[in-house]
Amino acid sequence: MEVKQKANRAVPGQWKPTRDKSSQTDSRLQAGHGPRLSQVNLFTLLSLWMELFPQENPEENHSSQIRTSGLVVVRDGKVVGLHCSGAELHAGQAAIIQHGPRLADCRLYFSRRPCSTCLKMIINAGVRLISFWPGDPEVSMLNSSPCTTMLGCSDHRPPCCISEDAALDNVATERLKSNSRPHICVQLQPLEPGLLQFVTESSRNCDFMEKITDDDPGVNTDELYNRERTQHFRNFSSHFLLGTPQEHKDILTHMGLENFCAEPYFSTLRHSMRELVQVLAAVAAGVPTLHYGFHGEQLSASLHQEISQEVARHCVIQASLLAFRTEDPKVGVGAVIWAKGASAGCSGTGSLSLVGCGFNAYPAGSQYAEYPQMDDKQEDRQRRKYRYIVHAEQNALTFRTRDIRPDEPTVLFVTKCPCDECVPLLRGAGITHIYTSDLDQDRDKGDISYLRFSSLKNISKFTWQRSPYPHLTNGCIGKRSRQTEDTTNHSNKRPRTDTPPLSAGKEFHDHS
Ligand SMILES: Nc1ccn([C@@H]2O[C@H](COP(=O)(O)OP(=O)(O)OP(=O)(O)O)[C@@H](O)[C@H]2O)c(=O)n1
Repeated sequence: MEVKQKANRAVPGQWKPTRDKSSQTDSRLQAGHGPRLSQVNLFTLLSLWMELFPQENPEENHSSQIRTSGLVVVRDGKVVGLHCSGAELHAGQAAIIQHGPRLADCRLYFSRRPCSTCLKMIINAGVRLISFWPGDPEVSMLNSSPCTTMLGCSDHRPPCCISEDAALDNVATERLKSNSRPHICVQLQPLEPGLLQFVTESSRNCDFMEKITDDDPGVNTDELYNRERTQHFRNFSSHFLLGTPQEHKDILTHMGLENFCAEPYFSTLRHSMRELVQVLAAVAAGVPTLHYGFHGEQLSASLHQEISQEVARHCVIQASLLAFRTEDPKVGVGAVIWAKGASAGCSGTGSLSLVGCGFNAYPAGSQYAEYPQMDDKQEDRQRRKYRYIVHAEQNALTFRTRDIRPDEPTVLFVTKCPCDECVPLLRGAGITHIYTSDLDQDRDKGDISYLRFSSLKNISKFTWQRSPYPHLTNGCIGKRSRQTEDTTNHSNKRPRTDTPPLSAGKEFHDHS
């Protein structure tokens, strides 16, 4: 489903399913394979997740009226930028600083409608498309003190008095949207049937969860997972969903999106938003905040102290989201590479800037059905997939957005242990740190093996382990996050069959 704004306005009846253009192969997955996230939904989810990037000093960020936002920059179907608001810069400004004229022809996915200050620069850069999540905008209408001028307010909606700044920003944004260069719209697509269930079950059985079961078979991981997912859903809903339908309609109307409020479009819109937030909660729950974290052999390794457990976990969940675009019929793997350097210092990611990201897939340009898809259980080795699938790390390196510099620590977050084919590539590329699962470590499956990782010497490795510091909250040393969660506590492999069905209606708070 894509809601587009023709001449800056949404028109009822434009809710129509759009064909998802694959980033790797030219055709959709065939019947019998797991459902996957559409490109648009992946970018939207990554933008929401970027909004929640852990902040060192969240209280420094902005006035109360400016809400932090996340941004994904996409060029030719590939993610080339992941940004969020920081103490000084909004996400849009951070993107302008990092990409400059390279933003031309890019597609931008925002977790909130950007403010006019960002919008004018982004339009000026010549971007092709600006999509935003249709909730409270960056200049918040929720945190506003009551309107003094009533500018932009319609008299029949007294509860939605917005501040003068928000009203002025709305007017400016509306005017800026008349610029003919970018297509400014709300892009949301309905989830493929069964995708939410698939994501939930795959995340519940991912390598990080399996490791916990392996360590202590007595732990009820289903219960742990469900508790985390419920907590996340509650937390994410308060960020991204608007409490009541009327409140949502009021805000959309103030944003000039009154046509979104007509039924049945409005209910469909809210349903799609809610489902995407559920997907985010399901994926995040697969890397629980229990007494586990990413730990190295030498706990004093300097970067370990600089990358908090929260940031590591956040980046691994990013990789987990990417894994749901896999083209492997059985297991999805995602990888994200960040560099740590002075260049990104002014944005909300601290000193991290994106190098590249990817998931395992057949070579770009392939027709999906033209290559073998079987795994090592297939006796005929010619029919096995391994010689054809490009690994998540390989895609992240190939489609990287910038060079890896020898003077900058460069950190790979990957949802499955790097295999023997990838280890020399990672070393050769200059990766200095790896955060991953060691579940497959030392396994040899013939066509794919994981023997080199354990003897890899010149790269610092941090694997998902029970925390050696269980007394520290989340195993995290002195960092605070925007996500204040009180939880007690991917491979996105095809799930076990004994997984209980989702009881979403019971567990999730219905905001619609
Ligand atoms: N670091 C890694 C490791 C693996 N892969 C990808 O993960 C898949 C592995 O497939 P398979 O061997 O079937 O998965 P396993 O989880 O090892 O299966 P099982 O545990 O059932 O043996 C392949 O697409 C491979 O390209 C990847 O992208 N990056």
